[in-house]
Amino acid sequence: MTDGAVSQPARVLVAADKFKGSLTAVQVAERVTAGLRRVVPGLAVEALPVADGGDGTVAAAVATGFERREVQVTGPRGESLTAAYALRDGTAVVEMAEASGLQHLPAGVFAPLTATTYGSGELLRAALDAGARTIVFGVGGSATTDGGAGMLAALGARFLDASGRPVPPGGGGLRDLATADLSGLDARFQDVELILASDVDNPLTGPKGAPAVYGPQKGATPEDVAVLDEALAHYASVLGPEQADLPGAGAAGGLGYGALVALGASFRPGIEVMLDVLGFARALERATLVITGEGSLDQQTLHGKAPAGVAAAARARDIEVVAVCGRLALPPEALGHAGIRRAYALTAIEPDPAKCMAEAGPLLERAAESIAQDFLT
Ligand SMILES: Nc1ncnc2c1ncn2[C@@H]1O[C@H](COP(=O)(O)OP(=O)(O)OP(=O)(O)O)[C@@H](O)[C@H]1O
Ligand SMILES: O=C(O)[C@H](O)CO
Repeated sequence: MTDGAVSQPARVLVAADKFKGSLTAVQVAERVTAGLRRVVPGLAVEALPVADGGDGTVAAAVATGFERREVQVTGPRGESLTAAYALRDGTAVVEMAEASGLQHLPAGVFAPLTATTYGSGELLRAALDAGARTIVFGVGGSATTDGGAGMLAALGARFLDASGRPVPPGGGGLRDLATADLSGLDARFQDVELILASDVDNPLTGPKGAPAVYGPQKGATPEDVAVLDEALAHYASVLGPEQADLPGAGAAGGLGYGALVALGASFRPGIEVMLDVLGFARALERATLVITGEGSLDQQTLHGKAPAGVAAAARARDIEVVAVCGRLALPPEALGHAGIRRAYALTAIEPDPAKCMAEAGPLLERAAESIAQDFLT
């Protein structure tokens, strides 16, 4: 029965991230809405799929009314692929993972030393060509550790070895860097606001740097990590060592650094930027209950992930927040600190993890029915 009934008439805002591997953020919102309405027919529900700058960021922007634009770009291994960015009223949302994300590598295939961000630069150029005056550059979920050198090369920079030849693509190639010529960089960046919307605030190199922390998820062995760390430190000694310790420099394999040092970008936590871009504050004004969530509610969630950002913003306005997730790895106290009253995990309904992934949609509807019973009846 009711344990936290919200003031009537109830109006629910579903502002959840994707369940990576099973449901997009749009699907999460649809399933939650369906489950809620089975218990409370006609319930007012607003869907605002959210993202934190990592993969799914363009999809969230498009779901809130941005126009989806497609471009042919270079993938992390040099292949051609179709990537999208989002555009509305002179603001572009560009997601580096669309061009250079891990999802573009075949299962089990990695390219830790050679994967390039060239396609991310091509995406930025397409946004400029379309007339963007503000670019929200969502970074994270990358397959790359090249310090953004590929991106800068696509935008007109030249990275040469001692004999004047371009260095090979990828972070490994930066060991051979002798000269960086940024004079040909696209001049339009001087007049455009470029906001680095990052899911992490790591520095470029060192024990908390991009290679050490995120290299392994891109297939880097300990030896590769050492090579990449040295290569990126060398790259920064050529381009500008001061920016290497700025928050966000280590995002997306150091692409954050490239954007900060050469494109005049400013760093902001991804979820904060995205909540602004998506019009979250306005949607919140109309809500009496917020439902947030993501695939795995865990320690990472507390460090600036979408549900933590949503909950903080909603609690600041005294609005009750509950969460849905695939798996829950946080105790109730930690949820409470994050402003989340209760979390509903699919694994609490279906203990078999494989079934939980395969039947995520119907299970999420059942979780939402429980939320409706607990908070809306
Ligand atoms: N239907 C599901 N049932 C159970 N667990 C799920 C389900 N869907 C996703 N997960 C879990 O969530 C994990 C993905 O977590 P999540 O969606 O929070 O993304 P993430 O890896 O934290 O990345 P990001 O930073 O992009 O959000 C999966 O690896 C899996 O363990
Ligand atoms: O892409 C990456 O390296 C991680 O998502 C951190 O930004």
